[in-house]
Amino acid sequence: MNLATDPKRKVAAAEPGHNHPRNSGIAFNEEAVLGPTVNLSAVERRTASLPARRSVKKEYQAAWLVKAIQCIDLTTLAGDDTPARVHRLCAKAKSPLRADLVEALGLADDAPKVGAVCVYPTMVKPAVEALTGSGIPVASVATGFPAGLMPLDLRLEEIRRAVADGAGEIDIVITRAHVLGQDWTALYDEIAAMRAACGPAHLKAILATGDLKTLRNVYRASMTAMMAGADFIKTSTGKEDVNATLPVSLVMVRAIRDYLQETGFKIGFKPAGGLRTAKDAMNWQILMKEELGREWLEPDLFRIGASSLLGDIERQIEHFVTGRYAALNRHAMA
Ligand SMILES: O=C[C@H](O)COP(=O)(O)O
Repeated sequence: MNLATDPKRKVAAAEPGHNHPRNSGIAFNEEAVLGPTVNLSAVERRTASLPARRSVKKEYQAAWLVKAIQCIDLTTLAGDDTPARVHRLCAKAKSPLRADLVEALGLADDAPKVGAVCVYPTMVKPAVEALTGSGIPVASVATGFPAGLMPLDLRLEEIRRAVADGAGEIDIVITRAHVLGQDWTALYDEIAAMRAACGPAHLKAILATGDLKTLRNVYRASMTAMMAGADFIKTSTGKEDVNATLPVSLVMVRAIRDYLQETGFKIGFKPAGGLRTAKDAMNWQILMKEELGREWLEPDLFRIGASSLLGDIERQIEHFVTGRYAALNRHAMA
């Protein structure tokens, strides 16, 4: 089987800001979805070896952490979100590191900013307002986030509204029932319709892996989402009982590797939910580098969805610069 020869596949040129052509999707291919098996103990062994085997030290660590900041989708997805909160978050997105730390790292001419700001659809407009001119895209969750249990026409309309309001990226949720019922063509059709509704906005497919029961389902859902045209696959909404884990992430990045090998398309990966420490960020960066290579350390192919990771990264960078940790009351709460 070679999906690269699929007659329905259309090859596009790279978009501005991206080094690779956008995934156009391919026709549903059952063999590629159902074929591979996943060996749980091999997955667990591989992921257990990742954090222990590599330790990135000192100036390299600071460089990796700056890179992690550039890949954060700085997120607020709470019932009490307000435009004022979103404006504050956007200010942090534009200047995620304190000016003295930026200066000390020698980055004043090219200060880091985050990968995107991720919000609910009604918060897209305030986010777009606050980020105008910054080059930081607004990502909107949509399609009845987090459960996705709304009629499809309303979910598609929600995407179109968020894009019309200025969202450059749409984080969709899938219908978990399609996965649990092994209805892969229904899942493919749903995501393909969502991709069409996104138009130029990039689609990130949240698989909600904590709901999918098995790693085999995670692989199958990943492959189906990519075939349907997802630009990114993302682990979790942050609202499941279990969110991003390294084993689930390994299965998803192996699916990305398989899809690349068969089609030539590079798909991004976004772990999200429960990532709070600099060490978490680096564990996922090591996973990306070892499994997919350096290109997957850049924000066009890697994002970390997090509402409260930045504080610890800033703290570790401050430790690198000053040799000590600041008191917790000196740190921002986001
Ligand atoms: O997509 C991002 C997640 O909702 C963030 O989850 P978190 O609040 O656990 O960091």
